[in-house]
Amino acid sequence: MTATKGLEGIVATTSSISSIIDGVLTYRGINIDELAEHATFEETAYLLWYGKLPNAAELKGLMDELSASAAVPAEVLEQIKLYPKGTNSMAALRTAVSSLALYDESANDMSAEANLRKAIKLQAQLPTIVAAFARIREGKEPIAPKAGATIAYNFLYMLTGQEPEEVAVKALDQALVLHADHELNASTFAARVTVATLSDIYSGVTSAIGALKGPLHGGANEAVMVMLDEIGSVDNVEPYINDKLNNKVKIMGFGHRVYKNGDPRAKHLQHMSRELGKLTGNMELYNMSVKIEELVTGQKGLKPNVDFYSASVYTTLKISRDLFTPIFAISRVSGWTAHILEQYENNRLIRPRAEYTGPSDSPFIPLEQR
Ligand SMILES: CC(=O)SCCNC(=O)CCNC(=O)[C@H](O)C(C)(C)COP(=O)(O)OP(=O)(O)OC[C@H]1O[C@@H](n2cnc3c(N)ncnc32)[C@H](O)[C@@H]1OP(=O)(O)O
Ligand SMILES: O=C([O-])CC(=O)C(=O)O
Repeated sequence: MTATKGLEGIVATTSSISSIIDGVLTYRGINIDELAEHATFEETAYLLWYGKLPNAAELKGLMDELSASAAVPAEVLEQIKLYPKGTNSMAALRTAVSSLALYDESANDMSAEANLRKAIKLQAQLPTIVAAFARIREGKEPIAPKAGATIAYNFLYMLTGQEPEEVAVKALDQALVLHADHELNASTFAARVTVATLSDIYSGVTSAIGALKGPLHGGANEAVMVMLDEIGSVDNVEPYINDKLNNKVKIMGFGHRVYKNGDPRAKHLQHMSRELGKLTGNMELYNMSVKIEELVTGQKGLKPNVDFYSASVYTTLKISRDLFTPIFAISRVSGWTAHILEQYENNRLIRPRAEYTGPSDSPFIPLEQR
């Protein structure tokens, strides 16, 4: 038995949800470029769950169900108020999502209908939780979701209590489409491993949030913004990046396990970053990001991934940097739950082997002789 480090290149499951073939990403066979241009996030989530794009009535049905499920139990909001000051936003989300299960009487109902209902409910509730956490930690009351509004609109509205600008809603909606699913990434794999024991959907999503939190995965978008803040201006980019590369420090938002010639989602986020920069009259973050890309791609051949330009996009939308990874989760919960439903449909316990590298024939030494 020989282990493959990081399971690189190992095909661990079949799936009909999203594919990456020759660097092209599709959701249910539809190219991500088409979806990014033409689909809303709600249409995309429908596509992931049901395997086809909704017609107008089906989309309305989903929007209604999302609206009806978006409120979070009062007990969960009360618990968020008790989280220690300075709680990490992804730790808060992980804990709150886990506690949602306590207030859902159907949490352990394993019927396909109940699990689909819970998938939609989780999708509806994650934005409410993230926005509530962001307000509560500033000493403000959470704002209830607006009935009939889209997830992108509602999230921005629940953060500030103000009507969000149309351009901001559109940008966030497109970012949500781009982050919705990505084959067998680490957090989706974590979700599938968890539910393959026939554990419940809340356990699967809680595992996934824990996996997304790390900076080698979803946490990289926040780490990119930390880097941009440290660099501060275009003039500082070159010395900063050269120093990191010379010291073999990874540049966050670059590289990918699967894409070696570039992440097809990055160009959309780069475009958005440029357009938002122009609209707000502040191109500094965009210009810094382009300079970083020139240097990292030039010197290491590494291309930006989905996390790189999302940092400047979200900052231009006035979202604080520690909410970037929770926003990723707000989108990816659609993909996680689609994969969880697919796993339940054709389940087998996921239990690989390990190549043992420890000592052999070790004697047992009694306690008094150690
Ligand atoms: C949504 C997402 O999850 S997208 C990924 C988000 N993560 C990041 O942006 C974090 C930065 N990037 C990385 O750490 C990596 O590129 C990963 C984890 C995404 C994928 O990498 P892996 O396939 O595991 O490659 P691995 O980490 O083994 O790197 C291979 C080589 O490239 C180098 N490398 C990879 N990424 C980077 C980077 N961002 N900056 C500098 N060097 C890098 C490594 O140092 C290593 O060099 P070496 O062979 O000289 O030791
Ligand atoms: O697929 C991966 O390894 C990481 C990624 O880009 C994602 O989850 O969107």
